Amino acid sequence: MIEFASVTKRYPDGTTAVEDFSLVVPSHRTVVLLGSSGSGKTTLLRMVNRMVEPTSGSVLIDDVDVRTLDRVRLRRSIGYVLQAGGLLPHRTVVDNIATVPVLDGVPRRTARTRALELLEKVGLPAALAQRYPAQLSGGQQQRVGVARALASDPNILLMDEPFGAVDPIVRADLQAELRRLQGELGKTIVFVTHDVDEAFALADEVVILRTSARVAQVGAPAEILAHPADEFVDQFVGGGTARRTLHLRDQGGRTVVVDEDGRPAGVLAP
Ligand SMILES: Nc1ncnc2c1ncn2[C@@H]1O[C@H](COP(=O)(O)OP(=O)(O)OP(=O)(O)O)[C@@H](O)[C@H]1O
Repeated sequence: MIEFASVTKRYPDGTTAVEDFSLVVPSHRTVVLLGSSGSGKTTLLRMVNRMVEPTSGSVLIDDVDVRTLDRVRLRRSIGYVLQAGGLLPHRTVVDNIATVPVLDGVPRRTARTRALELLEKVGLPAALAQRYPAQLSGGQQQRVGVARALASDPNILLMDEPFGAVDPIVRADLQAELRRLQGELGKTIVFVTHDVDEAFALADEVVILRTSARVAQVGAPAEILAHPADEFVDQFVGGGTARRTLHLRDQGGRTVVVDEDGRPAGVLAP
């Protein structure tokens, strides 16, 4: 469990990135922080592994204040996936994945064997193990990024717009893969995005943020869609709920689901 207890972050230039934010992220759940650019999502995420220290308030992991934990050990014990992949360009895929376990004292050979297993787990062929990051597609790099974050078998995964730089089809693939992995692994995931569809696709719980990480609404995707807390949330999740309001239409004996403009969104299961 991760708890943000009244955290505020003011950067030295006076920017209040986060103002009095409180949230409990239950263990084994995926919580998505959803907000526009600059709403403070990355700042919140980085408070968990102490890349950013709050100006006031605290972050607790399983009731322990992260400030009391050794920063390097804390960072290595938490998986972190970034938009740019964050892979080391001069190391092969297998060595990128094995980096943290080796730093933690796992013998290189053991770490490499485990890295190969992880490659398979994230849906990549073992043949890619000896390539360098630049020799992979963007989607493959992100998968390696996920494998690397899982390498030390952390309880917590922090994911900062990890699929932001790939095309929509690859992005949907990566989301599906993450859902499958999460079903298997049950990590505690905090996932940052500004993409509403991505948030709804992945989250057990979505936290919609205004500027300075002020919470507009917290809830399961269906709750938020059905009962947006206010106009801000309604606009944010749907551009007015109208965009997401679907209708049923008979199409030669099958029921087709159409959007507000009559465009087909899918077919109702018989
Ligand atoms: N090191 C810093 N110094 C000063 N201001 C900062 C710093 N880092 C972030 N900020 C500011 O804090 C606010 C929140 O930034 P943050 O990166 O947390 O937002 P975000 O929601 O993750 O944005 P994005 O989606 O664009 O990454 C922004 O106004 C940003 O300009």
